[in-house]
Amino acid sequence: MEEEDECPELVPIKEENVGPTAQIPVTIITGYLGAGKTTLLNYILTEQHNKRIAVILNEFGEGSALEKSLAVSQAGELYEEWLELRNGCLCCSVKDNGLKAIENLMEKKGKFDYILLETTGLADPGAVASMFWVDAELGSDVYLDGIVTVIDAKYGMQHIIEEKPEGLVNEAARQIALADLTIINKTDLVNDTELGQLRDAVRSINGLVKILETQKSRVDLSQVLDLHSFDTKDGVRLAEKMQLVRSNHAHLDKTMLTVTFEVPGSVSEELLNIFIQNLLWEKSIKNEAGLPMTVIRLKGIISFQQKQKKVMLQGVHELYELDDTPELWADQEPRINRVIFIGRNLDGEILKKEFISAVSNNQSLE
Ligand SMILES: Nc1nc2c(ncn2[C@@H]2O[C@H](COP(=O)(O)OP(=O)(O)OP(=O)(O)O)[C@@H](O)[C@H]2O)c(=O)[nH]1
Ligand SMILES: [Zn+2]
Repeated sequence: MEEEDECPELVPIKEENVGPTAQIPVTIITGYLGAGKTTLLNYILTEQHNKRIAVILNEFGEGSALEKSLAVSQAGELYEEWLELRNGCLCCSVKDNGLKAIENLMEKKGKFDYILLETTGLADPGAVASMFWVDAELGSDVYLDGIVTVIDAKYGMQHIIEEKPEGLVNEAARQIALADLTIINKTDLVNDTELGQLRDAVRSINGLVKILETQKSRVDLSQVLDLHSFDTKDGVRLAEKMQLVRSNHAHLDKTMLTVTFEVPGSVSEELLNIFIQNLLWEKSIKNEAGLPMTVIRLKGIISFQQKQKKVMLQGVHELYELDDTPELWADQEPRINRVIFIGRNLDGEILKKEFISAVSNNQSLE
């Protein structure tokens, strides 16, 4: 696995004004090899629900050919067809063919209400997420609802702390870092102490993520589907959740973790964009050891100068967007920027200082 994904283009996303009602949610289901992703999909497909769900499985077949299975669950029936995909960069193959596959499927079977996409255990869900988040052609039909990471209760810890050779990413940790929801599965195989340790490890990587615990991936569907993790509708809840998040400090340079800060005042939109681009694209913000901070997930609520609405900041890898939420800053409400960064080589104190010096134009922040 290469550390850098070459596919995503470095452009901020401008969201078209399309009503979410018309769009089909996509939930990305990721997790390390054997964690219980397929078990989860099967469970969702067979559970009672009123949705017509399309499932896309991304698996490596024999040899290097990538195969994709498509199934539509409708009234208990399971349609399935296989699509052969070309070889090549996983992210590009999945991108081109994944979208085409969905279009084909919709043409053949008509529209459905929900798409579940299982990535291979070693895939970078960030690349897959980016394609749904960004795609202009399908943008009016599909939106990214959330990233769900299934974790093996017994072997998850081992995967998270595994040391990777220089330049390689720990995929298990990255999948947790990117997640909106984690499901710790196979709890039958561990005791309470082990489970608690794993929960703490997950929490220290991703301070925002919701954690469920299951056996055989049996979850309450309402906790998994329709999360709206990337919508501005989530803005109010996000602001509340962020207040509970605490910064972590790395034990090792490579540790994936969450840092957060609050900065009172209102910032310049232009300067904030430059700050984010320096951080995400130029990677010019470094920690004490001189290593570039690598952010793979970013969330925030921002107060812009001369703007009444609260603005939501979202980022996945190099992609980010700034969108107005429906919420206004109330007259008496103190204006505070709250940002959460998840990634590697992060230092919350340094990031905060860099943020303040970057976004305050000649006036003070207040
Ligand atoms: N003991 C136990 N086994 C489980 C549980 N959930 C799933 N399994 C088993 O774990 C194995 C892997 O489950 P899958 O759902 O195929 O895992 P996956 O993440 O889709 O695996 P890959 O696609 O190969 O990465 C299967 O044999 C499951 O029956 C659980 O809660 N407890
Ligand atoms: Zn599977």
